[in-house]
Amino acid sequence: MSRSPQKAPVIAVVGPSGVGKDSLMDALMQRHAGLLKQRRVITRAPELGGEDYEAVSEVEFADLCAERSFALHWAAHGLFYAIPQQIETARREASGVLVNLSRKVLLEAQAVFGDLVVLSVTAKPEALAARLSARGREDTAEVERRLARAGTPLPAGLAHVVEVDNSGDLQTAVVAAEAALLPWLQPVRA
Ligand SMILES: Nc1ncnc2c1ncn2[C@@H]1O[C@H](COP(=O)(O)OP(=O)(O)O)[C@@H](O)[C@H]1O
Ligand SMILES: O=P(O)(O)OC[C@H]1O[C@H](OP(=O)(O)OP(=O)(O)O)[C@H](O)[C@@H]1O
Repeated sequence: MSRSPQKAPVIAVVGPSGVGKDSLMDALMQRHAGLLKQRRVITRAPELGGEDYEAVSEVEFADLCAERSFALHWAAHGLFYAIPQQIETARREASGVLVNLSRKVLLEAQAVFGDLVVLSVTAKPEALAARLSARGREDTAEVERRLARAGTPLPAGLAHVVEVDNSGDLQTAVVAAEAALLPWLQPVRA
């Protein structure tokens, strides 16, 4: 991997709804002090909870896009998502920057960020369905729509992909993910 000694890799955490992306990112940050999670800008109502995100209207989102405030943005689930340019500041401070991306923007992310490692999280379909219903953030129709996307493949041409199965105990997946990512993490300067 051609790596700038000053900047940490972007670690794109991807996979179907309910697979455990947010859970894994939060647990990885607790285990590995140098890891940061990039806060996203989303046109999702603020009261829906889950991850810590900046909630904006679609008009505000369009204005921020026009002002080139985003390093990357995409549409999914009837929402708009963006990664602010601020991620480049986080990359100078962290050993790795975790970010929840759509599988469909990974090649663009690889071009934009250069140093991209994809953490592809998988789980058995029955686990996805049970978790989405337990999470309770989406209604039944939306859960069905998200489960229908579960099998979306990763694009060809990604330089670095590690896969973790989160069908079982979360802690087991966290330990496996940390071990798989360690070789890519920058030492954090004292
Ligand atoms: N290994 C696991 N075992 C049981 N429940 C899990 C596991 N991983 C995540 N969950 C739960 O499943 C739901 C979806 O997890 P989440 O991290 O929000 O997934 P994603 O961000 O991929 O949509 C949450 O309620 C979470 O607590
Ligand atoms: O194209 P896909 O790879 O299927 O991803 C679709 C969307 O799902 C995730 O968002 P979010 O975390 O809001 O949804 P989730 O909790 O259901 O995964 C991801 O960040 C994308 O925005």
